[in-house]
Amino acid sequence: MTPTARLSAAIELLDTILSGVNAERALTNWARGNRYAGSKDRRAIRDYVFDAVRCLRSYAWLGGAGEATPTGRQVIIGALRASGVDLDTLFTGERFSPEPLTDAERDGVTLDAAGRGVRLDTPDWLLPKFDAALGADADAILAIGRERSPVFLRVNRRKATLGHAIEMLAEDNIAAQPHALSDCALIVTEGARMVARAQAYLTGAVEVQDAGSQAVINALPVQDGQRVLDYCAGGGGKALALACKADVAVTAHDIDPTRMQDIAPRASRAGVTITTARAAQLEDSYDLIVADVPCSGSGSWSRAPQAKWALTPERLTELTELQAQILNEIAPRVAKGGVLGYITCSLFDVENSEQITGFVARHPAFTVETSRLITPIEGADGFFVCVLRHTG
Ligand SMILES: C[S@@+](CC[C@H](N)C(=O)[O-])C[C@H]1O[C@@H](n2cnc3c(N)ncnc32)[C@H](O)[C@@H]1O
Repeated sequence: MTPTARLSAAIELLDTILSGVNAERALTNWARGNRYAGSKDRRAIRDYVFDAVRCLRSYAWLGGAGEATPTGRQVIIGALRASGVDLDTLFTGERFSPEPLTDAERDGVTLDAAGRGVRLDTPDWLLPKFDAALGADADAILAIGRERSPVFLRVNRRKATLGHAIEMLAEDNIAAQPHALSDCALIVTEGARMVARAQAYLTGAVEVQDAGSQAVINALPVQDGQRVLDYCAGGGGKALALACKADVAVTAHDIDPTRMQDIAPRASRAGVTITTARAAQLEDSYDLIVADVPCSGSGSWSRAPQAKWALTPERLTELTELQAQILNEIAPRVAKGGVLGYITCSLFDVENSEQITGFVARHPAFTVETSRLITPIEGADGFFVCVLRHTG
């Protein structure tokens, strides 16, 4: 595909996404219907689309849509204008290229008159929540959310040292270096797209996991011999990190067991055992219960940018109610002297500190041992982790 044909494809895809279709699904359907597109084309189009969704408000503004719902064409015009490209060289109207610019589209819009939410690509109603949680760092953190996230790996200490993992990755032309957020974390600096085919990955020496996600596991008091329950296990990212960290018996549970289908192959690659269980099969008590609860995801919106535009006040309330309900469900299963680890990938107080205040008021047998908010300023996704000890 020519560069301008890729632009036309991105415009078409953004129109589909702006009509409410999930971005991943739209990209998959598009690839199925356009088999002539090679892997480089698909990657370039994917980058256009995700960059545009991340910066939707500012690109829409720069594309001339103002505060109105934009078209895909306006968003791509805004994206190219933001990067300083000469638009007339791309919007030529030649075969497969977007139509030439109209006079109105050529009118150079800037962000000078745009509000803070437009400039920071954030819904206005969420700005006070970010300000309350992040204070003076709010704008810098929201600006990071406009950028692509790096790929991180967790070195599986059962299979490799950090140095050995770096060497193995280098043999497959992947460059990686240690990251300060976790002593097992590597940030991939070159060749990220080849990780899934690399020997280091296929042999379980490394697993893909955000460095912030690794740091929250490091904040938990994991010790050999513990019975550990990962109550909201999903694909098992945290469960795997727990099982690789110490000789613990990890049980994974999720309200939707189909979400756990990758856990067995991932655990086998990592050389660890994780038992999956339905609610009725759970033990009465565990030494450590991890609740990586469903949340707004506001700490990881640069990775999943559509979510920031989809969140509504009503949905946020539903999520906080569900978080409280999950905490209530698991509290009775924490052994006396044991720990409940509450985790979100949200930056909002209402899902983090306020959730903990409410929980401790309802369950006075628990005391807060530590709590930490990791923000994207530390170089990875934002997470909150709170260690609650059952001292009852
Ligand atoms: C943030 S995701 C978990 C991510 C996972 N821990 C990881 O590290 O890969 C939250 C998970 O909670 C599950 N969930 C939602 N409501 C639940 C409930 N009431 N009880 C248990 N799990 C629930 C969802 O299906 C989802 O997989």
